[in-house]
Amino acid sequence: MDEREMMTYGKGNVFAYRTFMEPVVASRQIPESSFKERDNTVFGIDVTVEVGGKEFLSSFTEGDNSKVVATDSMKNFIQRHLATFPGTTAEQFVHYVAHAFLEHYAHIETVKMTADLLPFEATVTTENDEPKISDLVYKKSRNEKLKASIHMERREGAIASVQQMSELTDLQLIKVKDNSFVGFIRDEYTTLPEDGNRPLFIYLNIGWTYEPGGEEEDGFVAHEQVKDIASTVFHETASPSIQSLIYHIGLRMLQRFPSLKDVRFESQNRTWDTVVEQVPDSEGKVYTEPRLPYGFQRFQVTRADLENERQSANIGVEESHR
Ligand SMILES: O=c1[nH]c(=O)c2[nH]c(=O)[nH]c2[nH]1
Repeated sequence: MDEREMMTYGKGNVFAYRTFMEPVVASRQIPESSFKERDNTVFGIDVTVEVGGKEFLSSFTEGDNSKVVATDSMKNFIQRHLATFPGTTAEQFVHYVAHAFLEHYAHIETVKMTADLLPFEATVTTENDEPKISDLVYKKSRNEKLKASIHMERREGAIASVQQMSELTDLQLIKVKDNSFVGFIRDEYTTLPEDGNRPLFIYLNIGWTYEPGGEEEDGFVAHEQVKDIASTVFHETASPSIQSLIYHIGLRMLQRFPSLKDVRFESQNRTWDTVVEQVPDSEGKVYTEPRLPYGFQRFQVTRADLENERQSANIGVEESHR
């Protein structure tokens, strides 16, 4: 048995676009989001595939290419499978193609596949002198990224899903007031003043995994709904810290979507530095980009957290107000 931990190869930046796919429809309506469907007139993805298996050892150690699927062929495999893909989401696509890889190449043992969705947003045109949404022209979004990834393996002859994750990354949110950061340790290293009302600019990566089978049909969580939950909870919460804020975003996601198993956060504090404290006749201030370094948090929120909160009645109280 080979002891090494790393032996894979693959292809990155496999771009594929398909036009006129069926839309992604929200599995449920939630109070935080007006999201109903994602128009898939242009479905664009940037895929990374990484395959592994002991049969590949000789390609590294002996220059034997007899078992090598050229990464160029992997690219073709992914792109051509977009034509036959029967689903609508990036989550379904990575599952479909990773499974097909393992079916087609019997010596491949593991496949990791990630798809970054390239969102194309609505634009406006005119009909009878009135503005209306175009069904022909779309704007490629430069904002947050929508991702889906899967890790599949061959196990005793069957193809099994080992790990699956959806992600919304590079979400950048500013709340202009009503955030505090006080009560932290004050010692000989502390120079940061307490702040009872700071603006808070955060970068967020939010990842979520489903309970087994949860992503199917009625359990699917659209990235747009996650984005809207994040901004809603930020708006509603007078946050004492980013740590507390992301915990509450995670709780809300688990509360709204029973299909989710857990939620993972990577946050960064990118709060602007103040340049002018007092703008005349205004509560506004002038800020500039913060100086490095930046602070970050990484935290996973689980169903057990939601259960604890329910038992201490916090969530129950919240729910009765909705
Ligand atoms: O929300 C915050 N959490 C921290 O842990 C921290 N540390 C810091 O200097 N500023 C902040 N802000």
